[in-house]
Order: sequence, then C-alpha cells, then structure tokens
Amino acid sequence: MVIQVIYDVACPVCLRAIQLVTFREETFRSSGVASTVQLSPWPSGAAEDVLRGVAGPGRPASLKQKVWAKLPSGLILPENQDDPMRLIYEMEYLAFVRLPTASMLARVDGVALLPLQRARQNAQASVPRWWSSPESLRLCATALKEENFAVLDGFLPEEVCQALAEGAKRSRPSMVRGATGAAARVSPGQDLAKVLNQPSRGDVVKFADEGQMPGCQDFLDALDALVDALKTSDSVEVSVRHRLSCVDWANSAMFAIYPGGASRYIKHVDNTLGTDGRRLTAVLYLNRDWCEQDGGCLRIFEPTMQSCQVKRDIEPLWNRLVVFWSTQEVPHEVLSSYKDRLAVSVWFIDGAESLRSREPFERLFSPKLRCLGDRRQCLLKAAKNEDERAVLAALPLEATHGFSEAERRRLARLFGWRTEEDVQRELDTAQDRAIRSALEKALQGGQTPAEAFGVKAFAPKKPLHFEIVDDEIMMRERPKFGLAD
Ligand SMILES: O=C(O)CCC(=O)C(=O)O
Ligand SMILES: [Fe+2]
Repeated sequence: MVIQVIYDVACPVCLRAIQLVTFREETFRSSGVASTVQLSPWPSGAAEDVLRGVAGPGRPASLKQKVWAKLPSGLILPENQDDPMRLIYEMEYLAFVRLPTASMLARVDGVALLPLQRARQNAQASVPRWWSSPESLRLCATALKEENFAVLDGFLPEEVCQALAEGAKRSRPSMVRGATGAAARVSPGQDLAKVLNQPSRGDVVKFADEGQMPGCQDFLDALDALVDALKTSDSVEVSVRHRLSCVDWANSAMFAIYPGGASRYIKHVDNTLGTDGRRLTAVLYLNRDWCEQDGGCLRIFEPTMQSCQVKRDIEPLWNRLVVFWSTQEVPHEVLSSYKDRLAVSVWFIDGAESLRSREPFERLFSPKLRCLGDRRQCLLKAAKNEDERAVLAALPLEATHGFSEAERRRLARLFGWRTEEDVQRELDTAQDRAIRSALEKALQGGQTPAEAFGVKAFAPKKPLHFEIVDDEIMMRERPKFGLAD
C-alpha cells in the first residue's frame, strides 16, 4: 500500500520535487507514520520492475525529465516534476485518513441509513413516494441534523430510473470533462488542458436543461417535493426547516459518468467558502449490480476539510438518493471507480446567501436557475431589509443580458458583495500564508524544503496537513486526527 514513484536522476527539477517528497516523508516518520512512497531512480532495474506492471496508455513512453507515480488504486499521476503537490496530497491521504471504527459506523448507520430503510419497508408498496410520509421526513431531517447526510433507497419509480439511465447512456458522446472550480475560472488563452488533465476529478458530465433528458422532469419533481416537504412539514426538526427556509432555487440536473479506470473526485466541499449559495446537495445513483470491487463509493468525512476521519462510504446503488449539506460539514470524495458509474446531481440554492456575492446574485436572475416558487416572492424573502427589498422588487426578473457595470456597483454596495478572495483572506491564518510562501520558495529551488519551512517551527512535533481547496493546495497544521487517535 505505498505509492510507487519513479524519477529521472539526471533532471534537477525532478530532484527538487523528490527533495520535497522526501522532506514530507521525514515529517511523517518523525511522527511515526509508516512509509507512503517507494522511490525508484530512473533508469534502474527497480524502475523497470514497477513499469512492467503498468499496461496500456498509463505506461509512459519515456521517463526523461519526469517524476511519475502510481497510486495503490492503480491511478497514474504522470507529471509531478514541476508541481509535486498532488503527489504529496496522496501521501498525506495514505498517511492520515482514518476509517471509521465499528462503533462509529453503528452510530452513523443507526441515524442516516437504517431508520429510513425500515420506514421504506413499512410503507405500503403502493405508495410510490414512501419518503413523503411525516415519519420518513422526520427521519430524513434527523439524519441531516445529526450526521449531515441521509440515504433514501428506492427514491423513484423504477421506470423513471430506467429512463434516466438510458438517456444518460445515449448522451454520453456529448458529455464533457467535469470541471473543478479552478478549471471553470480558467480564462481564454490559459492552458485549460493542463488544469483538466489533473486526475483530481475524472467524470464526464452533462447539465440537462428542463425536460431535455428522459425521466429528468419526473426526477426533479420528486426532488423538489422532498425539499419542499423538508422545508414545511411539521414533523421536520426546526433547525433543518430553518436552514432550508430560503432554499428556493435549484440548478439543472448534472448527469455524471465516472468511466472506470480508477476515475474519481478527490476530497472536496461543494460550497467551500459558504459563499456560492449551494446549501443542499442531492445525488441519485443509477448503477445496477454494483459490488465492492467496482469501487466508486461516495466517501463522506467528518466535518471539516481539516478532518481525515471517514464517516461513511456509501455505495452508488441503483435508485439510491443521498442528500447532504453542501457546506464544510460534508467534505466528501468519490473513490476510484473501476467501471462506469452514473450519478445525477442537483444542488439546492439558498437565496439569502446568493444575494451576498456577484455571481450567485446574478445567477438568481438567470432563467437557467430553477425557482421552486414565485421568482419575485422568493427574491423578496431572501432580502435582509427594506432597502434591499425595494431594489429587488424593481429589478427585471430575467436579466439574461446580465447587469451593467454601473448597476453592479450599486448592487455591490447595497448587498455588500464579497469576492471569494475577500472571504479566503479572512479565513486564511497567518500560518496558512507562511506555509504557502514556504512552499513557493521550496518549489522555486532557492531554499531547501527544510530551510523554506523552518523545520524548527513545523517539525517534528507538528505534522503538517495538505488539503486541496478548489484545486489549490493549502497546507495547515493538522488539528485533530494525528497518530495519537
Ligand atoms: O457522484 C457523487 O457521489 C458525488 C459527486 C460530487 O461530489 C460532485 O460532483 O461534487
Ligand atoms: Fe461534491
């Protein structure tokens, strides 16, 4: 269970990357973590031995000027010489991720899975929406409150699932690589291929405009009914109703296929900074006869992104709906998938949060965003005060053209729009900044990793933790899940 790393010994850039990898291994070792990498210089017999096990397109034509790695899952990280952070992220993962104990699993299943499975069994077979009973809604809300997610098996009528799955299969040729936040922000002329080439997210996706995909309208109707019931039913825990009270919008359904070959989506939070408006994530899985060897579980972690403690791995089973908070409570990942894995996701959006930043604000005025109620009423409901309400009452509802710069300036002032950078700056600690600047120095090669990091300050007593936020590598002191637990 180690990462095999092969590097060109004659290449100074490779050697610098390997220096950083070794430095990281040393900080692990100082806190008692077993080895996470096996380094093989190239050319050598050892390197050839590793490569012999790699068939097909994963096999590099040459290792000249490369740092190449093979993860235990079989996934290949082909180019790590200029930026070894992804490799180091994988080392971190092997070193620190903790699987749940039996008692943790029993606790989680006893709230988020089993009671809902029992409720479904108890419901009459003739009730297609078994989850809409007051008792089921109560259980779903309790699961969200206590464990931040809920699993609803048998969510849709069989024929709707069938239609969704067949439609997805048919439109597969028109699906495109799922973009991470960083990829979405790439501007024309920048190297999009380079960003998308990262194996952090391996799915192909298609957003379905309403009615466009078979079965989609029925799926959205059912999902909207669930969310509406969670917002309004008396049997739902007050805090959950409250968290959903301004969740009056939803985007179109995203069909995603992870095409086997160890494709996956690394650990992330959907709404990282709590600014993009997304409040609840709903994912429907459509995979018949899924078994353990197929991989592809949705892995949910304990809050927050800092946590390395797994809460539950959820199999992507046929007609299984998972709902979870889109925010820091639910870091999650899609584990490497070894055959086609189909899921349809919808994000439910909070109007009040959306009003506070430009893009989410403007999205509320896009016809592409579905409103679950009356658009104007939902906007007014999300406002904080009379001034805001007055402006929202007068804006054209479908500003397909977007807003003018002058209008944006006025709105920014009134609604206190904040950029992601503003929020990130507030969240960054002095230590985050120090670590980032040390990383830069080590990567540029002006200093050794030990010098750049100031080993006295960080090692050996304080193992560092890398995480990826929106494709950017952050490094922090690990607060909780060290070896001591
Ligand atoms: O397919 C899944 O299980 C989750 C996918 C996901 O996390 C995402 O698209 O943000
Ligand atoms: Fe996600």
